[in-house]
Amino acid sequence: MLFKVEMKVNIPHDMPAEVAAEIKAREKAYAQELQAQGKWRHLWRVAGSYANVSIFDVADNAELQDLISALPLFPYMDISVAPLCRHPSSIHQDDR
Ligand SMILES: O=C(O)CC1=CCC(=O)O1
Repeated sequence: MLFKVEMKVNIPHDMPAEVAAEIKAREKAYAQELQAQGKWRHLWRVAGSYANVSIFDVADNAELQDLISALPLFPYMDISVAPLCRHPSSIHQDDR
């Protein structure tokens, strides 16, 4: 199942820089692991914002919840999720 996930990062201004850097490093490693597994299909920066738009390819809602809630930045993000389905005009065979 495909989901569009929008994440807006709100790191508290009083978080020490080294703590923020450590969380971001763990976030990057986790995100790259999920991309390598094919579960995090697209990861795009929203230009001009500390936010991303992502496409996840997971078995079901529960797996999406498990993956997203394990993000190191999860406590510091506003997240919105929308389920996706194939567009009838799409030419991409891996859309489903
Ligand atoms: O910087 C972001 O948009 C938050 C984030 C998600 C995956 C990652 O590596 O950073």
